[in-house]
Amino acid sequence: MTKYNTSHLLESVVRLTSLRDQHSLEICLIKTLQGLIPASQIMLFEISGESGKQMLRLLVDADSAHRGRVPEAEKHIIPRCVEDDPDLMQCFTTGQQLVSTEDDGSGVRVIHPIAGVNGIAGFLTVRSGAFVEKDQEVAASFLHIYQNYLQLINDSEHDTLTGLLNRKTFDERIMAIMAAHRAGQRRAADNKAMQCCLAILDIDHFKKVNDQFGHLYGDEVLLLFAQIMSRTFRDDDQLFRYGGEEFVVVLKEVDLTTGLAVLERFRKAVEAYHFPQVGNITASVGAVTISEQDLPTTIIGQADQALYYAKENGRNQVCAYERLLQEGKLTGMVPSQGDIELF
Ligand SMILES: Nc1nc2c(ncn2[C@@H]2O[C@H](COP(=O)(O)OP(=O)(O)OP(=O)(O)O)[C@@H](O)[C@H]2O)c(=O)[nH]1
Repeated sequence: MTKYNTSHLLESVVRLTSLRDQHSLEICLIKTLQGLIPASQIMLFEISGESGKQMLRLLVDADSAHRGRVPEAEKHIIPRCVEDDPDLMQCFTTGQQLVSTEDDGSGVRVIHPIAGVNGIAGFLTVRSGAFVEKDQEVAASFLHIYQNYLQLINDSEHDTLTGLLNRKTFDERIMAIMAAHRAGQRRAADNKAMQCCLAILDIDHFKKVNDQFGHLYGDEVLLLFAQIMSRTFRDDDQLFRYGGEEFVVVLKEVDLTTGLAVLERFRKAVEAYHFPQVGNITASVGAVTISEQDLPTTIIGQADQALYYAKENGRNQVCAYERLLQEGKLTGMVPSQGDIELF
């Protein structure tokens, strides 16, 4: 039986909880377990519901020999959806840890369920020569620490009302988004393929909604507005609540023409939506393409100028900074920090 050293266990907890991003946490969890319990293979899966099926995504596979890579020979044994694997399916339905003997008699596979908001959200699977209860208790405990800590990180990154990423996360991520964009542009032969578009989306006359219907209805409008955003934009676009009734979207890999078409589709979706009690509202949008030499403050300043123009010239429209410059409707002067409404 494995002997556990208390200071080693505590060091592992400290290491795990010193990380801030999900993928590093996932890798650290698996590596920690590898160091603590004898296992021939440890895998972490996430479940995503697609086209009515519970699809599986392998987040991390770490068997010490292959340093996190799935060996070619083993790829065929990785199920694509939960129902492909009866044991995973049983664990999914019961929500209980499951131990099964390998078909070839080589050992056991222990499946630990990962609880999410709407049921089982993933699995940790541990393959080893034999079932050792104490080892699996350690695995389950570390899985709980990982889940609790991940929840804390998620809470601190998201806006409580709308569930979108919050302003703090925007400030932290915008530098990384722009650095990744710069690196991508340098790699891409055709720069257009790597263009990104940032837009500020602002509800028109939102103060009137609050004044006329009260803050509770105002809050509901914000929540439903965020849901329209989530439905309209792609999963890998990043959505933020930037301020009170101001939202930001970073559209990945689109040129300005495509970005404007997507934003126009969003504007129309808002215009057509019937908000309970409040009825119809509209939104104005200021957009800009992210170019290599720009600083985050410049990008936000330019999108804000386009938004300001949209507001001043009738609202309920999408305006792009570059187009306004070309048409001579903006001077290209970047407003000082004090002109940008910061939340
Ligand atoms: N209900 C609710 N209201 C908020 C929240 N955050 C900010 N607000 C309100 O949003 C309103 C924003 O008002 P303004 O900045 O004047 O903008 P507006 O009325 O939308 O006018 P335009 O943007 O010019 O079309 C203010 O009344 C804020 O109190 C929130 O979390 N919930």
